[in-house]
Amino acid sequence: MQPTPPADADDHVLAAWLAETAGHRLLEVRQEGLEGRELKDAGDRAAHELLMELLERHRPDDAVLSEEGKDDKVRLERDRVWIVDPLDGTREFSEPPRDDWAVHVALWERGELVAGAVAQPGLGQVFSTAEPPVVPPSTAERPRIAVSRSRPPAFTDGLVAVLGGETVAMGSAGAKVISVVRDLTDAYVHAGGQYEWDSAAPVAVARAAGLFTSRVDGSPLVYNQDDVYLPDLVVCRPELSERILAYLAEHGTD
Ligand SMILES: Nc1ncnc2c1ncn2[C@@H]1O[C@H](COP(=O)(O)O)[C@@H](OP(=O)(O)O)[C@H]1O
Ligand SMILES: [Mg+2]
Repeated sequence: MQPTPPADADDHVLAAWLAETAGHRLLEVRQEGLEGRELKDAGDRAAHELLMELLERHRPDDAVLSEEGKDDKVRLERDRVWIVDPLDGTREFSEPPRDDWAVHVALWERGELVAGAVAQPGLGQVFSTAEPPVVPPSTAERPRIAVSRSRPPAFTDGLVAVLGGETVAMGSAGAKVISVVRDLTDAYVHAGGQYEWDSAAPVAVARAAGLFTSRVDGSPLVYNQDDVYLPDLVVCRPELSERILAYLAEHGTD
């Protein structure tokens, strides 16, 4: 772990370094002997404070939207906004040795996600737009759909039945998107609630890796909005998008 980013770090490399550095901090917090709510709170706080300090030092002119910070609406007037989830999958973080939790760091610039990194410290891996991951050909005969471990949406049962597939439950939006990148699953479909920080960095990485991303109605995922509630998404192998969106258009997600 480098104590400072590479001298010539561009936004992609900086995003990856920030996610990795916060991930190391979270692994330290996990060793402090805390449990349950205390461990969750300590992790959220430590990763948030570190990311805020490092962004202030390395990108002082940019705005930041963090799950754990106050939403400073000055971001709506800025060209560049970092959208971070210091600890996504807080529940799973508090259940060692689970590794389905992540650090999300994305950069939004003038309407688009332009860089992103998802660290999975429990795996010792960082997935980022600095070196976009290559998605291997699917090893599944039946499509595997990643769903929330703690609140799996009811509509996915019908979807997997139509696709002839199966659900794979795990924590963290980042870990689920990355499970598609890693060929552990073929799609992640979610509805019913989420915020911009839950999906911004994973979606940036997924797009760089050539995956399909959209809202469940097929419209684009849009970031740095006044209201940061962004309750649903589809991330999948491109060849599955038509069938998934057609099912959702016909049956909805209620
Ligand atoms: N219905 C809902 N409303 C608000 N946030 C939700 C949600 N369902 C999932 N999320 C958020 O999305 C992330 C992944 O959830 P899950 O593991 O259930 O798939 C979690 O982020 P955090 O861990 O950062 O809070 C969780 O809070
Ligand atoms: Mg989150």
